[in-house]
Amino acid sequence: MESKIHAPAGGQVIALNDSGALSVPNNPIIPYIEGDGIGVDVTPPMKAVLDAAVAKAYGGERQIHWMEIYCGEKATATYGADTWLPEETLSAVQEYKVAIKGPLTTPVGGGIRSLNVALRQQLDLYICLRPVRYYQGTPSPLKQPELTDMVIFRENSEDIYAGVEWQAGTANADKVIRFLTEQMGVTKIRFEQECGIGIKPISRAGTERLVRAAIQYAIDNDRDSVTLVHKGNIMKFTEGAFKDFGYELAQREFGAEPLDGGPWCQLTNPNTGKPIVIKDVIADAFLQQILLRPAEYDVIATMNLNGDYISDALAAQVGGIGIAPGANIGDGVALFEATHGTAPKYAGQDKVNPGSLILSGEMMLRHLGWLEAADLVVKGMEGAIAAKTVTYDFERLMDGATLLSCSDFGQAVIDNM
Ligand SMILES: NC(=O)C1=CN([C@@H]2O[C@H](COP(=O)(O)OP(=O)(O)OC[C@H]3O[C@@H](n4cnc5c(N)ncnc54)[C@H](OP(=O)(O)O)[C@@H]3O)[C@@H](O)[C@H]2O)C=CC1
Ligand SMILES: O=C(O)CCC(=O)C(=O)O
Ligand SMILES: [Mg+2]
Repeated sequence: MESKIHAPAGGQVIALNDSGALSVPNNPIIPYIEGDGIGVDVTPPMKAVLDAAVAKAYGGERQIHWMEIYCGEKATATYGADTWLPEETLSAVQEYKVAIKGPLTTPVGGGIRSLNVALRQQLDLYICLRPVRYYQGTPSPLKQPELTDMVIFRENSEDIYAGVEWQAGTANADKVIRFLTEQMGVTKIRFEQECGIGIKPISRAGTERLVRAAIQYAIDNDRDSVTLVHKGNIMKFTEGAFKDFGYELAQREFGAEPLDGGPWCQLTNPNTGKPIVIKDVIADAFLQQILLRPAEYDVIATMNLNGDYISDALAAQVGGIGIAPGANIGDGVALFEATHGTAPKYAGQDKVNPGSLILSGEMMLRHLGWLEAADLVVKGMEGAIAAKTVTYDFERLMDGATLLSCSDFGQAVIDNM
């Protein structure tokens, strides 16, 4: 197949040094996927804000060289009707090591399976990292939204989310059901006919690499606790095993000691000498407590589906998914992405909040080690929100706010840097 990706002249590939850390040139090539739906709205302001922040921070010494790669509807328009995720898109993310994407459509029920999940699985981006913090002035349903300050580590490769499932009424679904009832002694499938079946894989290896990253993040960023969120009282060998694997890892690799006989345990941060508590909470109780006692939670480690629900619930506490950023991270490769979807009813209207993708870009700048530029993006966001110059999602909840379009909000962020 003819290549549709054109590496920009003057840009360089990010390398990995001997210790596996990124070696970032002043002119890195960053691949981006525009995204479906509102991708066309939020991607240009994200690029403009990052370019402005880098220019201001480094006076022209550093510059991102953007390179478009394709996935979703734009891939079908570029490569042909059935090509949703071209092989060269996967290779580009792998080769260039740091990339960013807009949202991609997943039809409910039939049709293509999630391209977002496919990207995470095929590139083994096993951490979905979603920090949740409050920006002063953001409209929130909470009385004290500033108490919500959490960092979600969502396992990205396993769980019921991995897509191992069979449709009701198919020969394969019947075959799995017959195996379960005839060979495994299962008597708990209430309706064996016309029954869809899904499988929930949760492994020790998959849990350990996620929880290890969460604890290391807590150490590196001086956080107080890591909470394992699960429904292990019901799903004992999957969600319950996640909890057990997590505690075991904390004790074995980080020297955590049981508190009051366990299962909670505590380790000492080698950088600060301060304690970090490793604890767990059952998922339904957690969803109540993040509203009632958010200050008790800090770093969160959880499985794929719980992490999906928790991301949007926590985002709502601090302004909504319009400003909730995220990243999919593997060993040596990272793909930054907004938490929200394609919001098709707003597509192409220059209306929605580009804050989620802009702040995903801010995470990307930090990942590159370009901290001064990242700080400018935060300053610009804080300034635009404090001045009440905001998009429709905030404006409808704020008194005396000025309604801006998506692109004008991007400009407001730049003006406030
Ligand atoms: N990572 C990804 O690429 C993701 C993709 N998706 C996919 O996106 C499609 C649509 O999913 P859906 O469930 O509707 O979820 P969406 O996140 O696309 O939209 C739900 C609602 O959230 C609000 N919203 C979303 N984005 C913004 C924004 N940038 N600014 C302001 N408000 C925003 C809007 O609320 P309101 O109506 O109140 O204005 C919108 O109607 C599906 O195909 C889904 O699979 C979903 C999630 C993540
Ligand atoms: O892939 C999708 O369509 C949805 C993904 C999603 O909601 C998420 O990762 O938060
Ligand atoms: Mg989601």
